[in-house]
Amino acid sequence: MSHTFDYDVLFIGAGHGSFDGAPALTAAGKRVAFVEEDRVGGTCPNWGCNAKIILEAPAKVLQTIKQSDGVITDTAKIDWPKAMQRKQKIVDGFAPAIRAGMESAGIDFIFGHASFVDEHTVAVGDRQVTADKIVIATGQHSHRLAIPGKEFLHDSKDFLSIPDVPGKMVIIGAGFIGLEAASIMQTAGSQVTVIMRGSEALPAFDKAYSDQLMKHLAAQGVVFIKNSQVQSVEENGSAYTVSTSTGSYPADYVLDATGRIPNTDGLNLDTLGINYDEKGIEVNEFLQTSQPNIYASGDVIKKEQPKLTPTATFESQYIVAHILGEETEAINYPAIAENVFATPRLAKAGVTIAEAKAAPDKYDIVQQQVADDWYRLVDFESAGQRTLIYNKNKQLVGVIEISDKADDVVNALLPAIEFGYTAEQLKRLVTIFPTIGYSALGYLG
Ligand SMILES: Cc1cc2nc3c(=O)[nH]c(=O)nc-3n(C[C@H](O)[C@H](O)[C@H](O)COP(=O)(O)OP(=O)(O)OC[C@H]3O[C@@H](n4cnc5c(N)ncnc54)[C@H](O)[C@@H]3O)c2cc1C
Ligand SMILES: NC(=O)c1ccc[n+]([C@@H]2O[C@H](COP(=O)([O-])OP(=O)(O)OC[C@H]3O[C@@H](n4cnc5c(N)ncnc54)[C@H](O)[C@@H]3O)[C@@H](O)[C@H]2O)c1
Repeated sequence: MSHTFDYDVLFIGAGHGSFDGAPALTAAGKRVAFVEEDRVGGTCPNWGCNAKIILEAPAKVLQTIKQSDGVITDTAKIDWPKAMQRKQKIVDGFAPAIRAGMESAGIDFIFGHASFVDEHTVAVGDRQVTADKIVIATGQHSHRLAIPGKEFLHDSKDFLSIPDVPGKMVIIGAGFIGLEAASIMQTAGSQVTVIMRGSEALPAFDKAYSDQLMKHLAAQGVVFIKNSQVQSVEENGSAYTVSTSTGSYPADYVLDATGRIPNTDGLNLDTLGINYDEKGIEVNEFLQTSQPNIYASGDVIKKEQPKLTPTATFESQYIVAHILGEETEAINYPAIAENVFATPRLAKAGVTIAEAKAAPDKYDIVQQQVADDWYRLVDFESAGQRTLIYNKNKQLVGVIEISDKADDVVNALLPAIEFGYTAEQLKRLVTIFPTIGYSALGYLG
């Protein structure tokens, strides 16, 4: 690469869409920098997955106790301010650790907002930085409803720092963030109401399964209001009223969980002719934008694949291999596992039930009730249903499960889905007994 540029590769954004791949560049002798306008590590460690799971952990324990039929006395309570302190203490370690890891790999950091000057130049404040290749990995931000009283709405970033458990919480939207927040806060002691503009939650999942998740959360006390259009939020003293087409709902805290929008504003993409819209930046099969030296990685890409951390990791590693010339083929995404971190969990990977039903000549669908599996009873599980999809060679190609350990089950089955192992081959696995992995693989035969 030419040394007329300051860097060989410049990443805009220092989240998983950048930092998982970048060290392989410096290991290969490339000069690399990140531009970051906020905390190193981006959404997932600071305001997403990691922050969320640290707060969810005590809620899951408490919910399991509630499911223990009195085997463990139901007097436990979450000390929310302590749970929040613990979350913050763990989270505060991530950004410095990621930065130190990158710097020890020889990567420079430039702090500030990046915007393009031309296809090889990025302005950060008064400084101009040039690079041969540039990777846009700017992620997404929360969508905000444009309604009267929008200033009283909180987004997921605020929610993950909520100082105490509100008596009444209204959540607008029944997607990943809405249902995970509902599960955590209802268990922690809030009375949660979820307002849905339609009647279906989590469109990425089969409706029969997302309906079951809502049914379980409703049994825990969450109230779902379907087909309701939010009109306004009014402040009444220290509380709020959320007015909708179906009625008014009192709240001490209102979470707007109506989706996320790619961070494309302020990058000056129009001057470079880079194509993008409200779903993200358009890329080709090599993750290059319409300017071939400029790639996009992670959540900011317009794509069919789920916008998740492991997808961003996969993309950053692909882009780095493509830049190094080690990868010349089009990106070939593996089966991507998805999970809603509620109790119970809802997880899936591979071919969906709808896809299998649409092609009966290619797929067989097997339904399994797993709630009565003795090992799940041991663990005080409350729910358990799974659908397995096989191809005509009897290879597992898809799974969806609702259960308290659906995330672990789908992870355990993922190698079979990705690499096409047959039930016969899986019989060679002598796994640890009794565990959920043993149980999951045992049901495949
Ligand atoms: C509440 C929540 C929970 C989640 N839970 C999960 C989960 O459990 N599992 C999972 O797999 N995924 C989860 N996700 C999704 C996951 O966080 C994202 O898929 C992942 O963070 C995407 O990484 P990224 O690098 O593409 O973007 P980000 O992590 O968002 O990083 C983008 C970075 O770019 C910076 N930036 C933006 N614009 C500029 C600019 N112009 N100049 C300089 N810097 C800029 C931002 O400050 C940010 O640091 C969750 C998301 C949220 C919001
Ligand atoms: N466990 C995980 O992996 C996890 C957790 C959280 C977030 N995420 C990622 O973050 C993304 C964003 O999550 P999210 O929950 O913000 O988005 P989402 O797309 O999952 O859900 C948004 C919900 O808001 C609803 N909605 C939109 N406009 C509305 C309106 N005007 N009134 C009422 N409801 C409205 C939608 O119908 C949808 O149900 C996810 O798609 C996922 O990629 C992943």
